[in-house]
Amino acid sequence: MTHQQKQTYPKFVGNYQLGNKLGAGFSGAIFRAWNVHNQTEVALKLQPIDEPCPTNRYERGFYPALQGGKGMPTLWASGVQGPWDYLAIDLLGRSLDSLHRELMLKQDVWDLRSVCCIAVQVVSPFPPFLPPPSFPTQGDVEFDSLPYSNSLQPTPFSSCASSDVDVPNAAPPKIDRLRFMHQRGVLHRDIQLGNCVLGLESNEKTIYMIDFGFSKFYLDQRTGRHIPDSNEPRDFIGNYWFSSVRVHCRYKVPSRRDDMEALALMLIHLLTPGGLHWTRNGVPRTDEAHERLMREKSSARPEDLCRGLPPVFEDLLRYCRRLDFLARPDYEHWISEFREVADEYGFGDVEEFVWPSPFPEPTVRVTAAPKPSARKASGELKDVLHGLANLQLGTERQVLGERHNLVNRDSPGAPEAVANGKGTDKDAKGKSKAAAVIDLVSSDEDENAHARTQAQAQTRLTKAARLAQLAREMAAATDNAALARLVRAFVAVMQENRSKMLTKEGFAVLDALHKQLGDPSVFVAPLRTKARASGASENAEVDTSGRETRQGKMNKLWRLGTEVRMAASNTQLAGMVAEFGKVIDRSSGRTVTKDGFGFLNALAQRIEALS
Ligand SMILES: Nc1ncnc2c1ncn2[C@@H]1O[C@H](COP(=O)(O)OP(=O)(O)OP(=O)(O)O)[C@@H](O)[C@H]1O
Repeated sequence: MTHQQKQTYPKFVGNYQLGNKLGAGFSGAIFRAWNVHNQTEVALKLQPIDEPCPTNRYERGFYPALQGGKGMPTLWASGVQGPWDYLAIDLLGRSLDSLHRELMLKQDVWDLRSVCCIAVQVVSPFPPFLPPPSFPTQGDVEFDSLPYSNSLQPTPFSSCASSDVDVPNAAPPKIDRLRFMHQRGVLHRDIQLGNCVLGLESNEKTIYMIDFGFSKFYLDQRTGRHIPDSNEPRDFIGNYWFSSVRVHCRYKVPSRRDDMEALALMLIHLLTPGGLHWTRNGVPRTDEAHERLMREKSSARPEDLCRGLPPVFEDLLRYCRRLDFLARPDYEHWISEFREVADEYGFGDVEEFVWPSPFPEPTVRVTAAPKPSARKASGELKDVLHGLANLQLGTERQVLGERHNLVNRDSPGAPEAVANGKGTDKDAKGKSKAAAVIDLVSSDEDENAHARTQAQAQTRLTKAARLAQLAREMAAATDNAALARLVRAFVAVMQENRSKMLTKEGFAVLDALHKQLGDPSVFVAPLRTKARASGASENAEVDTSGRETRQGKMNKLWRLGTEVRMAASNTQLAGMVAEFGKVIDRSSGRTVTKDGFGFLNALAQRIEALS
């Protein structure tokens, strides 16, 4: 905000009487207001006309293109009166930023259901309601109406200069967000928690996008052509936390891929204790601080940012960074990925944003390396951590010949640049870097936050420690009867836990079993590899990113469950364990499903029968 502290705001603007202030932004303030004729409540965005950054004026230009999409606020009136430029838009509820700040007083990350829901709603799953246009497009640009055409929109807004025009709203058809905006030729360019706002009353489960002050038409309004890329450095427009590395740190021209990357970073932020590490020192106040922030942001590797999360987050981030400037993001694919993760974790339908969450417990969190202070953990916790860090899966007959293969995103020694600080976005102070030891607890420097998360870490540790123990016993087993018993114990541990995700400790159990069934005397490559995409072409049931499709996973697990009953030797069973491990590794969420448990139970029976 610039002038607002000095401003005295009017009591009436246009047809509206101003109420309390709802918020203030970069260059304006926003008030609850009532239409004096019909008492309809709106949010009134007010800005002095001489504001050097006249975002209201810019924003007004985008509303006509965005009217009618669910999750897009209706513009009821706009104009200039005296020294004020105003926009009257739908009155909305709390922003995700406000929910985030409140939630962080209680826990260190969001629950996975809510995050999947934000992903699904903000990316937008459904096609818009207007038919596709028949005017020229370039390449794979997709839009469904003239992006700038007011006349095609069922909008209550008429681009009046100074008089209000209030027209009844058309029923919003379907959920629309980024996809909708992009189809209308608009880039948001300022995706952040504060710009995702919940609706009120009957719309309380809908996330709205607000604040189009930084938006831009990326399609030429006359020809429908995509704006050109450029190598000329340009001023950065966006926000420090989530704007894409390309736009923020390399000064590139934003396109659709950058809105998607900002969304990906925002989602990862919600699942990271203390938030993305470059957000922890607050808004940079000096050029030096900004440079440092950019360095941290651009050097952060997706695998480090997403360690411990279902792979869809890392995949989405990588995908956005690989997309061409002109490319249309595959919104549908990512929607289905997030739906699938939600499904695999047992959340069911995530179309509606329910708050408070029906599954409030944090299900997953980024598991960064602990810093020295975090290593002051209680003796017991420390012992377990060290035990796991030094996990020896059979010292004489080493099961994992190349254990560093398993490091990748989960294990010791990987990230050299995980900066750990405290606090959330704007109130953080300290920051330090630490070498990775093992990623089982949050790296939050704040002891209180650590204590808060310890109970949750214990839950995970219980599963991790039990699986690690099983892997050791598996490596030491000397006959099939013992192996069968251990497979059943493995199933029990996995089923007891709410998260059915196969963690690195789970893969260690499979590795040990694979080794024992195959040939206990020779090296067997670990089942879990980082290069999941390498198997992509060998099977039509994996998608373009190398991920098992849901159907593919089901088919393979079902087939394995059938074939395992007919296996004639331990070697054949070893092959099936390897295949099982690969299917799980390549699936979204890496969860063991009902069919997976079916296979494991049948495997235990068969191992026993072959003894
Ligand atoms: N339609 C609305 N209904 C209720 N509150 C709103 C509405 N729009 C905005 N707000 C509140 O006002 C705050 C500022 O709004 P907005 O982001 O649109 O303003 P801005 O001046 O463009 O801000 P910024 O500097 O963040 O870009 C929001 O974070 C939100 O809390």
